Amino acid sequence: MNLPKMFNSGLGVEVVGLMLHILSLLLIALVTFLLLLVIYRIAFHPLAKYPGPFLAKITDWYSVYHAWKGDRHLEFWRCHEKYGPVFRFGPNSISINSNTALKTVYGHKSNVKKSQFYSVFPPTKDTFNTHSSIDKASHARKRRVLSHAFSDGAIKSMEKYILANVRTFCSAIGSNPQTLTEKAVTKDQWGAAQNISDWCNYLTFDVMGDLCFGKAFEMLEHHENRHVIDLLGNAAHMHLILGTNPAIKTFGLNKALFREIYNKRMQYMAYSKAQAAERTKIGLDTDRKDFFYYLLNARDPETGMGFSTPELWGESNLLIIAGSDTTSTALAGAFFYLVHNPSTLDKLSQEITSTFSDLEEIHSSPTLNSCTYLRAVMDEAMRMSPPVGGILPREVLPGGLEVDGMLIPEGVVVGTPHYAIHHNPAYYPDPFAFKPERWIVGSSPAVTKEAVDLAQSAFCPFSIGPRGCIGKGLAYVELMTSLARAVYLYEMRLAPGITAGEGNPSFEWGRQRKDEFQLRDSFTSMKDGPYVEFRERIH
Ligand code: HEM
Repeated sequence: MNLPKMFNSGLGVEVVGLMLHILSLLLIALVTFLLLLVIYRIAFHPLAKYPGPFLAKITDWYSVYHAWKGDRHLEFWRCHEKYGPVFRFGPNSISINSNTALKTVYGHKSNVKKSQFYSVFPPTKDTFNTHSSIDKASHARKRRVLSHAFSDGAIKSMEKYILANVRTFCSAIGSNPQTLTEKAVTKDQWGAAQNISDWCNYLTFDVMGDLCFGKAFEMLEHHENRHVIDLLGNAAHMHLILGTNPAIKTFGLNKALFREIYNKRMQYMAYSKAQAAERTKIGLDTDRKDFFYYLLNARDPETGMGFSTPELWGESNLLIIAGSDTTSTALAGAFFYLVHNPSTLDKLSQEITSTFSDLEEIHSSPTLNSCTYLRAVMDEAMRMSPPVGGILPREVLPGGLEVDGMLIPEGVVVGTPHYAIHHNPAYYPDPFAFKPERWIVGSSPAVTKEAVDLAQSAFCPFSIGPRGCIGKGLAYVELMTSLARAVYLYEMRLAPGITAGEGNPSFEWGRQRKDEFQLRDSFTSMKDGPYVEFRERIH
């Protein structure tokens, strides 16, 4: 058939007219469908009675926007201020800002599972890991196997790798590029300003490289591998964006809309796969007792099954993200709050220098654990700037879930956002003030046992319950050792005239507090600064 001829004919005009007619009918159907959907979501949805931003009630793109922008943790806080303890953050999702909700939703007997948010995390279908598994039975098996790598004995045997990296970290922050000699700073000389977020990233990545792949990434000493931090940050960011609206991935929109973030995530996946393959080759033929050693060896006591090769990649992938980015945020946060609060720094320095008389005494031990002020500084830093600041979404299972007197129906997504509850004045009086004392009973007449118990009941940087952080013990070993050693070795101060990591009133809503360590929520966190100068401490 000669097409141009056909379109010149009356028949051609009719066909085009028919097609236009069908298209307009489809368009009308689509608009009507969307309109009805909006009316349903606003007026008739089981969550219609809950307040929230109009856009959030009708579409998950509201969450996608804040996930992309990196202020989702602040937005949760703002909405709870505006709408009260319960608000709707998506058509099918509600956020509850209370310690009772925290316990009910995340506790051991809760009638929930992880939501579809987590379905976008694994790079392939067979690499669901302990963190991204939605199915409860599958998670339980993986967690049982993984727990071998986190036993007290395993952590003890890995401590030497942590300590080696902490030593390098301490000498790096004290080196003095200003004099171009790399000589350690001396007692009467302040060193050059150091970007603490960068150094904390290098430290925690090197530790995880050592523990997962049998070799540090050597970021503390060399530049070559430092770009991986950016790749990993983008991988986490991609997961957050897609998780808030998994339909984006289903329709392949992620490549078009978030090209750069998508590409960097792919590069990270390729990198981690290569590292896992290299470590798998070494197998058990090594005297290194790292995560891989335990993962290769471990068998589920109930089924006798270990991890398959894709599962091993999935787990190592997870451990790098879960163990590095989070721990570096917590440590950088502690440095930030110490240099912004000199009296707290003095008090901590007194505790450390009066407890230890030699640097090498500082390692995981009952003596380190007896440093209550050190622990309070770490916890207060994680309260103020939680490394995972947003919400961990859970889907209610058949039978519903009763929370704070509300019956939440099956299928609804529910959670308690960390940054918001950590700044809830019902649990933390003066919530934006950095006060380690609030964690120590008797530090002032107001800090009673009841007050500390109340603060503890809402404290959740590691989440709680069966899906809570398996690496919490390991993280505290790394955090307490690193901070105590840095304080033992150096005096420190905020570098004059350089701002990073602080708020800026003219810059962005919610970031106006200059003495708050500001994070970009990427499910974990992106951060910068503070710039700190160090000087050798005279003992
Ligand atoms: C300050 C440091 C850390 C913080 C704040 C932190 C925080 C968290 C949070 C909030 C979760 C729950 C995530 C969710 O429900 O989606 C989690 C889970 C997890 N974390 Fe951590 N984490 C830290 C360090 C570590 C370390 C050092 C490791 C391992 C080396 C680790 C491994 C894991 C794993 C495997 C899970 C998944 C647990 C499960 O689902 O059963 N984390 N972490």
